[in-house]
Amino acid sequence: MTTATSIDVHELTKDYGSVRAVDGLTFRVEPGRVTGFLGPNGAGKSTTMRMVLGLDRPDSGTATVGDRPYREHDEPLRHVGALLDAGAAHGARTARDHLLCLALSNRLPASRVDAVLEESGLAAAAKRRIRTFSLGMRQRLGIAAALLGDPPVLMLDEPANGLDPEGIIWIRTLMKRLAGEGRTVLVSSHLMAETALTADHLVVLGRGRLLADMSMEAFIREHSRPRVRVRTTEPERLRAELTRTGLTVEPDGPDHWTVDGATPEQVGTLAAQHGIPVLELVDDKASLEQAYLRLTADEAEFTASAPTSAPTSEDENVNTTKQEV
Ligand SMILES: Nc1ncnc2c1ncn2[C@@H]1O[C@H](COP(=O)(O)OP(=O)(O)OP(=O)(O)O)[C@@H](O)[C@H]1O
Repeated sequence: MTTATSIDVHELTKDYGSVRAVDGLTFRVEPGRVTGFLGPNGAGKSTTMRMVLGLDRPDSGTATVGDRPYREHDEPLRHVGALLDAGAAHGARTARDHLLCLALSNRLPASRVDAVLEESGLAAAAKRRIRTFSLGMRQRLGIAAALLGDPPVLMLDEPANGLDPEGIIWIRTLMKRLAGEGRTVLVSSHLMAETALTADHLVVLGRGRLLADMSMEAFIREHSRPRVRVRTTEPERLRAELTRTGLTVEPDGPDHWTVDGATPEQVGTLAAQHGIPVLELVDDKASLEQAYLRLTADEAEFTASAPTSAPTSEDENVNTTKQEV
């Protein structure tokens, strides 16, 4: 059932010339949780968000916020706050003037401008021209604009882009708080470790199609193999027993084995049956990044020509540069 603040995408399709950017997409973003919007470059995330905001017209299907298309909301900033292209602000204006213009056109009080400048950490830079802003400051300004109408629905396209570590913690905390207040929060990101810390639910696209729409926990469980680390006083005997049951066992430090495709229950029970003392038994849960790469391995349109093995580094303090087309 559509709620007053859900985002509903139904059979949405969009072609750009011969490129099908979005292909029969159906999903709902529910209030009260942070929904991560994931997918390889060119998967259709931004196009979908633009269609939800009425900035692009679908070839077929519908995108609504609450019970109606975005354009049919009076004073839309009071309903939906969006960050799509942080570079879109007029460079000659000051941050405060930029927000004031937005506020006036949506009949919002000027007090909201000061509130969001404060919230986004830009109060001290309020009188500076936007053209002098760094990437991270522009990003903060874009987020401030999204918050201006105190909206029940937020759509943020790569909000952590360009933010410093303090900024990343700020946006993470902010999104959780907004969802905790019962708002609908849809956030696209390529930062898997950050998404793992922020999102409760995931919508994953590949080549314009829906690949997954499920809780974070279910996504990781469904798209990874179980793995267990075990330490014992009798490593050779345990390895022999595990191998006999068809499991793959790899050494992982002194007296440690990693057992692929096994649960702690399986390994613990087997060890007990053979009277092998277990000193440590750890459920080696897959990361979101591993699960995501597994699901999208065949869906990435743009991949490096000589890929190394799948990266598992969670070092994500990298600025991803978004190219608006
Ligand atoms: N204005 C446009 N004109 C032509 N093609 C477009 C336009 N906008 C998007 N596309 C194409 O549509 C497809 C989806 O692009 P989109 O920007 O929605 O993907 P995305 O998932 O947001 O990607 P990224 O993660 O790189 O931001 C891509 O093939 C892209 O080249």
